[in-house]
Amino acid sequence: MDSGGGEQLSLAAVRDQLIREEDSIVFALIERAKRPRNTPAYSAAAGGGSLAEFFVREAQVLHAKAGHYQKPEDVPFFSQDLPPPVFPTKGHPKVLHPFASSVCVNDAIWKMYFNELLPLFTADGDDGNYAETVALDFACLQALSRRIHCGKYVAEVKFRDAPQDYSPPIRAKDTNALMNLLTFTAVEEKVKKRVEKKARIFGQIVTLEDSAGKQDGDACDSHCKVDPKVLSKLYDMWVMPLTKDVEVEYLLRRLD
Ligand SMILES: C=C(O[C@@H]1C=C(C(=O)O)C=C[C@H]1O)C(=O)O
Repeated sequence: MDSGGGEQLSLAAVRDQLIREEDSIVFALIERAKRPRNTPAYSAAAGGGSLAEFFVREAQVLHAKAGHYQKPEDVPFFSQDLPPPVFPTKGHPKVLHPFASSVCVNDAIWKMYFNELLPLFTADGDDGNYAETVALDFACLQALSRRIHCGKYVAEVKFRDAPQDYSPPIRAKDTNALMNLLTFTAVEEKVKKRVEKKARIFGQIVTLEDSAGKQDGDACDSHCKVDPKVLSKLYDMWVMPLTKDVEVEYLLRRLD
C-alpha cells in the first residue's frame, strides 16, 4: 500500500487507497468489455489448463522476476515456484502482522470472476482474439485481488484503533462478532453508489458534438461500456464480502 503504509496508517488513508483502486477495477472491466466472451479461451486444452490459466501463470512469472508480489496486497494467483526478483527491490514498511502474507482469497476471486462476473459484463460471442482477451482478464483479476487484499490494512488499522473491542472476539475465535465489529453499512452504501457513478462517467462514449445538451455524467446506462449496475452488484455481492473475509482472516491471527 502506498498512501496507507508506514507511520501514516490510518482508516482514512486506507479508505482513500480503496477509492483509488475502484478506478483500476472500473477501467479494467471497461477494457475487457471491448471483447466478447470468447469462451474458447477458458476451455481446458489437451495438455491440461485453459489459455487463461496458462497466461496468468506465465505473466505472474514475469511479474515476479520484475519484483511484483513483494507487498501483502499483491498476492499471486498461482504462488508455487514463482522466481525471485531479478533486480533489486525497494523494501516496504512492515506495518502488518507477519501472518498477513498467508491471507489469500484468490481461489474465490478466480471462481467468482470466471463463473459469475464475466457473463454479466461481456457480450455473447467469439471474435477469436483470445490472447488479447486473457491479457485483459489478467488485468481485471489483478485489480480485484489487490483491492480485496487491501483488507489486511483495513483490519490492522481497525484493530489498532480499538484493541479493547477486537481482542475478546479474536481470542474467542468468534468470526461473527468480528464481522459485525468491522462492518460499516453506511460506508458500504456509499462505495456501491460511487462505483456505479464511476462506471457511468468513465464508460461514456466521448464525442466532440454537444449531443442533445448532455452533461458529463448523464450518459444513458445502455450506452455505457459496462452497465453501471454491474459495478454496484460486483461490489455488493463479491468485492466487499471478500474484503471482509480477508479482514476477519487477518484479525483471527492478529494476537498470535
Ligand atoms: C473496508 C472496510 O470494511 C468493510 C468493507 C467495506 C468495503 O469493502 O468497502 C466497507 C465498509 C466496511 O463494512 C472499511 O471499513 O472501509
